[in-house]
Amino acid sequence: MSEAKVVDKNAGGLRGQVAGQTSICTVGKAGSGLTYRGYEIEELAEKATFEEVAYLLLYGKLPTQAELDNYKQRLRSLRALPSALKSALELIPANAHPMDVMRTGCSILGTLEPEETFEQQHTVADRLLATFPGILCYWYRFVTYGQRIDGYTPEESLAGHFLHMLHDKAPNEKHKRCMDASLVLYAEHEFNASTFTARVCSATLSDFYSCITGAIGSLRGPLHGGANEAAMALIEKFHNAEEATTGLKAMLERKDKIMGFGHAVYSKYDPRNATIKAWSKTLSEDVGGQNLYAISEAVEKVMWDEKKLFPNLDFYSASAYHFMGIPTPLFTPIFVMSRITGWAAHVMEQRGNNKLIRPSAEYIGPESRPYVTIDKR
Ligand SMILES: CC(=O)SCCNC(=O)CCNC(=O)[C@H](O)C(C)(C)COP(=O)(O)OP(=O)(O)OC[C@H]1O[C@@H](n2cnc3c(N)ncnc32)[C@H](O)[C@@H]1OP(=O)(O)O
Ligand SMILES: O=C([O-])CC(=O)C(=O)O
Repeated sequence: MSEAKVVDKNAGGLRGQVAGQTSICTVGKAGSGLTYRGYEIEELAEKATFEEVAYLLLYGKLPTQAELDNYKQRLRSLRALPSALKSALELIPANAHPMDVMRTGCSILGTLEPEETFEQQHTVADRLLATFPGILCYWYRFVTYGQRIDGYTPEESLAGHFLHMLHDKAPNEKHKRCMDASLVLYAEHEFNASTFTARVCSATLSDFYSCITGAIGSLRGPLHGGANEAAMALIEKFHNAEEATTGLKAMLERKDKIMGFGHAVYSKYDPRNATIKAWSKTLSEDVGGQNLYAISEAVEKVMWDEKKLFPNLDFYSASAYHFMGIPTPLFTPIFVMSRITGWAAHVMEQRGNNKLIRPSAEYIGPESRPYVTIDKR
């Protein structure tokens, strides 16, 4: 079972310190690993769809069948991008990082459809959830193939809609189910760096888009969401499992950080890993990717044997996405498409019982001293 690490409060990074209250999620609580509004992640990943989980996070309860049908219909009706947003996306260079596209797309939508009052917060959250796949795919297909996609697909689920737009063809059932499970796993994780960013911004009573734009910026880094992309680059460095074992040991000797391993809260394992690892294995067999999967397992073994570090959600998400033919730079934006639900729930929770977040710093600079005029320096 996961349990919280014993932490030195002076070690930095606010590890283990309670920075607020939430009723959305528990992470690393002894005996229950990860729960969204009280439901275990393993059960949600197996039995719930992403739209159900989005509803759970945003509206506080699991939907009835009628509520879910309405919600899915509503999200479908919100998919189309405004033409001004499409024009702006066309101006973003082909060599821009796709996370910058997500950040910019979110920000531009905020200028076109601003949140005038907090009463619109659910509308804005649903709109961002419905449009993020289109924002990414519109830009990607424009800069890669010179195509202007209309963003319409007959796919009911957000997972299917994304894969269909990306590859310009109906995805197979397995890929839709894997993507759906991945979106469920990534949806929410308490006070992680990006969510905390969103809450700090929300606590100033700023608008919804600013909170989400800031969160995307925090997610982009390789110590957080960017690790799935970095993990893929690592796996692809090796030709086979033996080479991975030797190469990893050398990297650890050099004290390199291995992206996709370790966690700020979990100390023994990431409860989301088993689900995505199983998907990665299944998909590897479908596309003849067993060698790449074996390399991943070799990396995992060395990390555990040498450092007692375990794969976090990002590690096997990388190969699972790869086996679905998704280009590596698009990995972290998929995290955005999912985590928008958790971020939005936290922005709303913060607004519901707000206090400006403003901690203090321990001063370690020079003692008080007289000002020296410029001619005397
Ligand atoms: C979905 C997500 O966002 S999950 C997180 C994704 N991020 C990554 O995968 C990036 C790689 N991992 C890491 O950098 C870290 O494990 C973090 C940032 C996730 C958590 O870090 P923390 O709990 O703060 O641990 P910290 O960074 O202090 O590391 C503790 C020790 O373990 C080592 N360590 C931790 N993670 C790793 C790693 N991935 N590779 C190599 N060594 C590691 C550190 O070097 C440190 O060693 P030391 O005590 O000899 O200096
Ligand atoms: O909780 C964290 O620090 C990082 C993480 O796993 C997530 O955001 O999913």
